[in-house]
Amino acid sequence: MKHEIEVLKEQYTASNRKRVQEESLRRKMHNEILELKGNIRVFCRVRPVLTTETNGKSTKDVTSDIQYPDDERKIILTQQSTTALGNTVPKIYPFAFDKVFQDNASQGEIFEDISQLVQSALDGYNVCIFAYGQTGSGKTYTMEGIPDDKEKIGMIPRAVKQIFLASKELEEKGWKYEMEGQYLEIYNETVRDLLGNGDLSKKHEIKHNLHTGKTSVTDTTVIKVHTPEQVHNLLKKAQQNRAVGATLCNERSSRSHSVFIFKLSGINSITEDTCEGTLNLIDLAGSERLSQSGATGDRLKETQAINKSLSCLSDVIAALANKEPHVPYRNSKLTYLLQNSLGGNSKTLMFVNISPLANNFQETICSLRFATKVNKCQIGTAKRSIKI
Ligand SMILES: Nc1ncnc2c1ncn2[C@@H]1O[C@H](COP(=O)(O)OP(=O)(O)OP(=O)(O)O)[C@@H](O)[C@H]1O
Repeated sequence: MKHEIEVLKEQYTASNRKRVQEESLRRKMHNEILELKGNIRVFCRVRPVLTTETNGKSTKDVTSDIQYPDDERKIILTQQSTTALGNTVPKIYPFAFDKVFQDNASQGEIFEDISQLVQSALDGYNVCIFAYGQTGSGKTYTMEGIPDDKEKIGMIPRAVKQIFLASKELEEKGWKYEMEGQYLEIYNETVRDLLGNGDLSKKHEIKHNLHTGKTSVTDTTVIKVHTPEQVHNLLKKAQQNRAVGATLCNERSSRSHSVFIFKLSGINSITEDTCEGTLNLIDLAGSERLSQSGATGDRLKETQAINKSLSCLSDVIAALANKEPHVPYRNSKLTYLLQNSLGGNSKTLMFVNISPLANNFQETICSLRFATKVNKCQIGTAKRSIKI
């Protein structure tokens, strides 16, 4: 009996060791797969026409001519234009991204494609997922979705749910995670705490610790979370605070960037390994061009601040992709806040959300051009060019 117990004990220890080794291998391979896909990826999502947008006309009459060639990566917009001689000719605008989601794509389908990135945050990487697009193009729908509708909940609650499920599974392999959430808003280049008491006058400063590589924002609320329900409450509070800002400052929500920061620190009791990853989910401010917005006064200032920070974001991504010695993180609050999560070993995904409406055609083309610029950045990364 004693001998058998010893043998079983040995077998148990050996199989535990093997499981831990397999977990390390999974982490390594998972990361290699993502690096091969590219550390900067762009997904395009077209939203459907809303019933309120047809004004009694057929959907076809109010939408742009959008075609989807069959490889899921391309989107072609066509506009009829009149030549100097008065002839009507089609002007074709083709674009290609890592993936294009048509207007009937469900939240679930979209999440499937980003769930690997969420896993990376648990494995100790910094991940940024952005939603870019003009006001009303579906950024908030993509990120937050409809909270009380299971089918329509967005990427943030889905990511949180996956993190809790995956961290539970990793417990068997010795991992224990601590998680904390923070929700910030950047409006007119000032940071506001969406989990605070709603005091808009409080000043917050972004600080980077050079030794630990950690970022903190002074005087902001960081909430330790143990269950998805706690995160749900945290998101609700942020939404309420955003809504308060919106009534005070004229649709402030679409004029500000909102950044949900979820920090995950893991420690393995078997191997004594530790890991720290951050998942940043960012709903960017509406990208309308200045000339189109017809803005004056405060509104003009807002639009200028938005344009500046969005172009800083693309400059930072381009500098990282080109491996430039200087990356201009400091040029905007958003890039400065995300400094440690953009670049290095981090992973970035950008959704370019577009409206299908013919009235929005010019803005749609501008958004697709911006996204193309971001998408081109990955071509230069060494890992992407490896042939398999
Ligand atoms: N994929 C979708 N399916 C169904 N409805 C959608 C979809 N995307 C967006 N909508 C709806 O379109 C409207 C505008 O979307 P949303 O508020 O997400 O835009 P936004 O880009 O976040 O705008 P803002 O910049 O003003 O915050 C909302 O009523 C939203 O519910």
